[in-house]
Amino acid sequence: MSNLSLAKDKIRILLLEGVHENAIRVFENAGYSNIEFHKKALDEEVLKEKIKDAHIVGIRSRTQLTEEVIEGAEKLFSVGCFCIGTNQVDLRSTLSKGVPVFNAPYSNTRSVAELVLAEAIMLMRGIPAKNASCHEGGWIKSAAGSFEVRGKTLGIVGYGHIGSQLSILAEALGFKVIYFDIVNKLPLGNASPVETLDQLLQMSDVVSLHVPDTPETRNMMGAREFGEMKKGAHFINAARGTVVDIPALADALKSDHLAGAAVDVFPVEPKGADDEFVSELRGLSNVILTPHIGGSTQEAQANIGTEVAEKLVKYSDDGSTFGAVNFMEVSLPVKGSGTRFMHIHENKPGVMARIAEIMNEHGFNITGQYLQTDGEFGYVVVDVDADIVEGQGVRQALTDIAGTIRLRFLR
Ligand SMILES: NC(=O)C1=CN([C@@H]2O[C@H](COP(=O)(O)OP(=O)(O)OC[C@H]3O[C@@H](n4cnc5c(N)ncnc54)[C@H](O)[C@@H]3O)[C@@H](O)[C@H]2O)C=CC1
Ligand SMILES: O=C(O)C(=O)COP(=O)(O)O
Repeated sequence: MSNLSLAKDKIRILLLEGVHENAIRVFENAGYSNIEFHKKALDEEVLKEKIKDAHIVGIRSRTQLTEEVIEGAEKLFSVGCFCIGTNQVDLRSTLSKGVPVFNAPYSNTRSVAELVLAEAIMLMRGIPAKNASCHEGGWIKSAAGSFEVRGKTLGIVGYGHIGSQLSILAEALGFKVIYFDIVNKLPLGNASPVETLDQLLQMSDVVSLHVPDTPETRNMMGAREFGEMKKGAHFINAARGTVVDIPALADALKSDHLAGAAVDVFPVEPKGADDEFVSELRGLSNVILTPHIGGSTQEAQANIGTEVAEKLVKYSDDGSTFGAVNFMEVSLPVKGSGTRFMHIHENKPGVMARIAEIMNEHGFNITGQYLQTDGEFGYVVVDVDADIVEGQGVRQALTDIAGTIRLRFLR
């Protein structure tokens, strides 16, 4: 009689947006061979079709896993965001379907911080316009509007992994660093927190955003906020496009209130190289435009490929949800002999008692039980000393427990 876990070659893995080949290596080394790889994001209709059969999906920031897409993903049991941001995934729908979502919270932070620092220098020296002019045969050899960054004030909005790393690097170059965060954050080096966003805007020569996309950060930089910035200051956004009102930024630049800007992320971004990039910022000579490449370095992508794939493998093999962004976190020992199963359920009284009862009825001894609940949902991983196989009615009995969302037998 066969084991109840799904064989590894039957576990279908859909990897999109050209995630690094390290991810494929990690899956293959762990025995997973059923991998479909796409270099680009898929159109929504194609995505809906492909995701129907997928157990594991790996994406980057482009693919939108909306409630509707998740709804049709009947077999999906985990999602890997091969990036930091997880705003592209409906975290609530995935949780309620029992699908943990993993990301790589650190692997590309350095890449973003380095790019922002370089842009700060380029903007303070007026390089975008000078570069463009040279390409046209011009020669703007002038110090007008060009400044060292030494002694200038960099205002960092969002002092998390990227913001705080930027703070250290910028200070080493001579920037005076101030920051604003809604959470109390330990100032690194000589950086100082300020009380309000407005204070930061009024004090900074360069403002750089490093906040996530949340309802509170949407359009947090609009006409009023740009008006609060010093005349001649510079603005950088490598966080999320939704945080900035782009027409208001374009106005602040065209009116010469701001001296320059560098923007890596946009409210609407092209799907790929064949799709035209449309923005009010195009053609402004004092603006550096980059195609959402803050985290796109060889080092970052290779690390992310490994990190996220390892989390997905650990979850698939052992049930570990450590590092999940939307889900009850359970860190587990590697499964030993016997059977391990996971049961994701609505957090109602009686579920755990019923699981114990079913094991008892079959004469199985529970050797390990790892439970986490979040008020609304519960996640338990159970180890028993016996090999649970087909024909014993265990799967059906566990599935029949009221409130069961998902049941999976691990290897
Ligand atoms: N351009 C690119 O390629 C990349 C962009 N990103 C973006 O950068 C963002 C930041 O990344 P991390 O620093 O790793 O995130 P993080 O979560 O470590 O830090 C975000 C910080 O923002 C703060 N924050 C949240 N809401 C705020 C508000 N309304 N006002 C002020 N502060 C607020 C948080 O308290 C936290 O300290 C990501 O969420 C992602 O959207 C990340 C990597 C690459
Ligand atoms: O890590 C993030 O949040 C990013 O924005 C990078 O996204 P990407 O993997 O380059 O699509």
